[in-house]
Amino acid sequence: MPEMISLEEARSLVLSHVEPLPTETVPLLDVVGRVSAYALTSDIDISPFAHSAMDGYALYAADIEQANEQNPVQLKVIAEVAAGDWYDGSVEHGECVRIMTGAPIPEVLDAVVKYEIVEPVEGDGKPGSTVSFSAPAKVGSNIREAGEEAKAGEAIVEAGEVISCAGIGFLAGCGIVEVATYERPRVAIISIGSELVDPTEVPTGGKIRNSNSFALAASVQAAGGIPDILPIVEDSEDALADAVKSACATHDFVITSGGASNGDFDFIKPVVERLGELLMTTVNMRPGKAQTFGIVDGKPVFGLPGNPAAAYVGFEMIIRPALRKMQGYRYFERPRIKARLSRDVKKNDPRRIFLRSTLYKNDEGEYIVAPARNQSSGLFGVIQRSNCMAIMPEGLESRTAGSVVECVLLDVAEELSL
Ligand SMILES: Nc1nc2c(c(=O)[nH]1)N[C@H]1C(S)=C(S)[C@@H](COP(=O)(O)OP(=O)(O)OC[C@H]3O[C@@H](n4cnc5c(N)ncnc54)[C@H](O)[C@@H]3O)O[C@H]1N2
Ligand code: MOO
Repeated sequence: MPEMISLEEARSLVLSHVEPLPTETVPLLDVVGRVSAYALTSDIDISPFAHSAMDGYALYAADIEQANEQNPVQLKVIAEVAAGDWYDGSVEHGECVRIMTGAPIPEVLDAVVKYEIVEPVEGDGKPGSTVSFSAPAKVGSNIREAGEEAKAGEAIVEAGEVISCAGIGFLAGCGIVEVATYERPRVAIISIGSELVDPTEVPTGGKIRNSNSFALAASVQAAGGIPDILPIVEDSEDALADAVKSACATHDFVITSGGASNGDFDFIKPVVERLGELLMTTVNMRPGKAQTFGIVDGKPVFGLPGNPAAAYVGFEMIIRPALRKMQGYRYFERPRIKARLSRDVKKNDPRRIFLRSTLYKNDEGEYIVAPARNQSSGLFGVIQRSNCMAIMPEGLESRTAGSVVECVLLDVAEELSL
């Protein structure tokens, strides 16, 4: 096993050890944002019948072919058809049918003219009236054809497609009320450290609150998984081994944080080695060099570093893609944008550095990225106030203000509008 590997190697290694989970069938609303495991078909044509796109008059386009301002054409209104009605009477040339948006087009007619450009000559425009047209209409105008959106029996969604909110409506229209998708991974989260206490406690005497478990649980949830925060484990190799082993029996993925480095009380590496197969220990990135990965009892176990920002970035860049693969997603990259640095950035660590930063547009509409002043890997607050991570590639080349760098967009709310 090489000592230090690249982020790409780490990600491929972890992805090669996870597969999509078994499928489960869930009610329609529960599949939003998730992957359809199979192709889906509609039971009927959508829409099932040709219908009007406007409130107006359905007619034979040929009847008003010669109509113009000087020589308007008058037609007799013989019926009215509303959405939900079905008109199956006959219509002669010289006649038209008053029709509402969404109402089925009487079969023989081939155009609809909207109210606004039709003048009543006799009556109020309802059946029995005569109305006048002063322009021709194209065959098919304002008619939505049957089966325009979907044909009965044809695939409307491919296997592997992610269902959006609009997709939920599309499926509902096709009579699909439940969908087979991949199970959400159940993810155990174990924070390691004798210094840690629960957030409900006020820490004293060298203790700190366990914040990583909560950030990681939120990140698991945002990635579509089901987080399970397990009890804090003290810095003891045996206690950690017991916790990891039992988590592997009940979860699809196990994440630990802390104890990943080479200190006297850092036990995740020896524990994975003892219980299973240790596949990775160090990744060429900052924050988050100490990233442990291995397989225990057939389950992926990932040991994140204890420093909050290091745990967060390790999760974002390596674990999140794995959790997505387990749910059948095919794309794992967060969107990236190129932006100009707002200030000089000195590079005195050869690792690839992810600078927690704020991306914005200047008055000229160019993207500018402002790296936070404090890049300590002990801080969550800086990430709370960031909307991206600017990437400084491997090596020692410093960058000056104005140089272009690539930025990974984080899960940004509209408030941090780009
Ligand atoms: N001699 C060296 N020491 C360290 C190195 C190194 O290369 N040589 N690397 C440093 C870096 S960088 C990191 S990152 C950490 C990673 O080490 P660990 O994974 O063993 O992290 P811990 O020592 O357990 O904790 C580090 C830091 O984070 C706090 N922490 C831990 N867990 C939590 C939690 N659940 N919630 C909030 N904060 C947590 C912990 O108290 C420490 O302050 O190693 C460096 N050392
Ligand atoms: O691995 Mo550390 O992340 O640079 O704090």
